[in-house]
Amino acid sequence: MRVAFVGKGGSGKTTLSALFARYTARQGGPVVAVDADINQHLGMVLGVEEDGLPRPMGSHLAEIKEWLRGDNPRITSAAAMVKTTPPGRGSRLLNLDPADDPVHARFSAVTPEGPRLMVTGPFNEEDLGVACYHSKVGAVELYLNHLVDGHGEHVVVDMTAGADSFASGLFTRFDMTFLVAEPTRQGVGVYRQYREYAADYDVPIAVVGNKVQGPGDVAFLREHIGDDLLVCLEHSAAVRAMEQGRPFTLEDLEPANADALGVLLKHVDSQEKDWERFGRQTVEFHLRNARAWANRAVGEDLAAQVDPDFVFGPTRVSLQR
Ligand SMILES: Nc1ncnc2c1ncn2[C@@H]1O[C@H](COP(=O)(O)OP(=O)(O)OP(=O)(O)O)[C@@H](O)[C@H]1O
Repeated sequence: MRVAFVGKGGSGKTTLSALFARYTARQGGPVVAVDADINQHLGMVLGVEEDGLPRPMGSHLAEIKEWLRGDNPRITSAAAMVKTTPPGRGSRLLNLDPADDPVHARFSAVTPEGPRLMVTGPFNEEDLGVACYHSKVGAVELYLNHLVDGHGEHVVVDMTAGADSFASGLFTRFDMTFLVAEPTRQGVGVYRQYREYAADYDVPIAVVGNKVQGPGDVAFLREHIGDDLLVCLEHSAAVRAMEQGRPFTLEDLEPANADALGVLLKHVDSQEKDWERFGRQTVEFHLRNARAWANRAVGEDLAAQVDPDFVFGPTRVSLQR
């Protein structure tokens, strides 16, 4: 399953992405945590030192593309397969086994409590123009387009704050998006904004209250968010101590907060994966590529004369578990 954490700047997206990834890894099954936030702190909260960070995907887009475009689709995972026969050059698919594909092997690092970490890499001043921001986050989108996540496998993406996170197609790529909201007017304001986008694109969301300090805060969130409020995490002394540089493992987390992470995981895993939608997105992605290859190979004029059903009709995608 693919899970994103979004929300207002400073609401706790990075902290909750890291805690959720650690908690999920502890239950078994592979977990990849992806830092797609302009403020690249996910590695730190996962306990990775600066020199242990993986190679940044955002500045190696060409290398990732090159590998994904490989000529012979080679799908080796027995657990999760999509078979597709796009005409022209092949298009490789990824699974979460780093032994199986160079993208995970080259662009992820193991973190102390189990999740593998992938990062877009730091955003410089000149990156923050819209085009550059998207070219870095585009590496993550490309990765998710090619990834087939199997049963019991999780990808957790720490998204950037505010509207930038809905400005690329990336936000439509998740089975569940958790919107992190502090019990403040601004926090619930971002929820209202995101709810509109999510409804337009049929994106499943649930709200996670964060840093709540008592029943009044929970009541405030419930009043403004209603049934979309899934669970709340309390303001955490353990998280604060971690921020101050103390060693931290999940055992240090307050039991109520650990229980809340359990609620999140249960919610994710209870979502029947929308295979039809996932399959449709995968087919559309490969057809788009196939059209681009056809245009390049024979020229747009000639390619436009061909009945797409004739060319693409035989493409069959079967999703097997
Ligand atoms: N439940 C919590 N209890 C205590 N402190 C918290 C909690 N959640 C987050 N924090 C603290 O709030 C601050 C902001 O958290 P975090 O960096 O995770 O937010 P963010 O939404 O990812 O921010 P940004 O938009 O800058 O990426 C951090 O100092 C973090 O330690």
